Amino acid sequence: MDWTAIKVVSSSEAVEAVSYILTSEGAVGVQIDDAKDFANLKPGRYGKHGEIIDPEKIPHRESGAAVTGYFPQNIFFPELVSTIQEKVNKLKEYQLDPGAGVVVSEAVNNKDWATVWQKYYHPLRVTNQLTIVPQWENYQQQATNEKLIILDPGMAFGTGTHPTTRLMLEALEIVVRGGESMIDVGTGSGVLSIAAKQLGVGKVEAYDVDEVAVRSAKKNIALNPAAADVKVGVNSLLDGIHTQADLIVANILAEIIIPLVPQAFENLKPGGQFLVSGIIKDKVALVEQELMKHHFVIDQKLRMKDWYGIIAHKSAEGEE
Ligand SMILES: C[S@@+](CC[C@H](N)C(=O)[O-])C[C@H]1O[C@@H](n2cnc3c(N)ncnc32)[C@H](O)[C@@H]1O
Repeated sequence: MDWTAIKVVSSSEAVEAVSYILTSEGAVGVQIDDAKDFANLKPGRYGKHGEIIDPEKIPHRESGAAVTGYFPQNIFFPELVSTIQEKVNKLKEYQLDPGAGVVVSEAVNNKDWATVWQKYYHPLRVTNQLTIVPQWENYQQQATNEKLIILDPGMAFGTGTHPTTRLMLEALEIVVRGGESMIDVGTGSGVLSIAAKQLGVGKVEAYDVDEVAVRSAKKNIALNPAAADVKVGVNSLLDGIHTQADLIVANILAEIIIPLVPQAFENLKPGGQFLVSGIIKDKVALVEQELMKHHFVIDQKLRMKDWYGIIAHKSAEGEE
């Protein structure tokens, strides 16, 4: 698992509020580097492990504080950074000094964080029927209608916990009646394909432009016998695909959904449903316009936190 760190350079008094902002946006751990903590160190006093402290040898901030949140890497980083920046800017409204208020992200490749991840990633009932179960947990079904998705997210996006994935899982639960054919565009960890099979979808083809994601999806599909017949391959969007499916699902950024819209129309049966997610508020209207331009009818809009999903269907002949 690759990690991304988002560091907020702020003030000592805002440390707790900034830590809260980072964890509420999905950080699985935060690290605080506060100049005040350093100022309180007394030379020669015993440290936590019985060592004598020489403050001069400890790297430290001269002023203010920085809080770093660690996040599993995902493609929504630009949105995450701007959401965190907005929330940091608003600290003033709560009479807290945001200090420099600078938000920066950097990639981290640290094996230790993979184990932290395992510590925080537990079985989670994400919808009425679907529960995501990390591969390393021994989980027993709690309700008769509960369906399990066993996942080892590895390097690919799709732990099932991100709001954009949860919106798609909700949307699948709303539309699936059983026996449909489906294409999963940008499958990541394969989570939506596995969920679809568990909900009763018949034939599923899953694609991702990233080979690492395709490997991860194959690995996860092998962990879920109900999804054994899902076909996974490397492909960009629906380039070169000519089929007639009942359902197409895609949890990708709005900018990538736009060129997918006409391809989805071409590859859906009349009345077939197109489920999309990964859309921030500012881009909802753009995606809706594109859908309507290509003769989709918008049936439902779903929202979770700052994210939106849309359920649309390909208009059948004669349909207004
Ligand atoms: C946000 S993740 C979604 C993963 C999973 N479907 C979920 O809902 O959790 C988006 C995925 O789309 C893939 N992707 C990005 N651009 C793509 C493209 N042009 N064609 C196919 N897949 C793409 C990424 O590699 C990534 O795995």
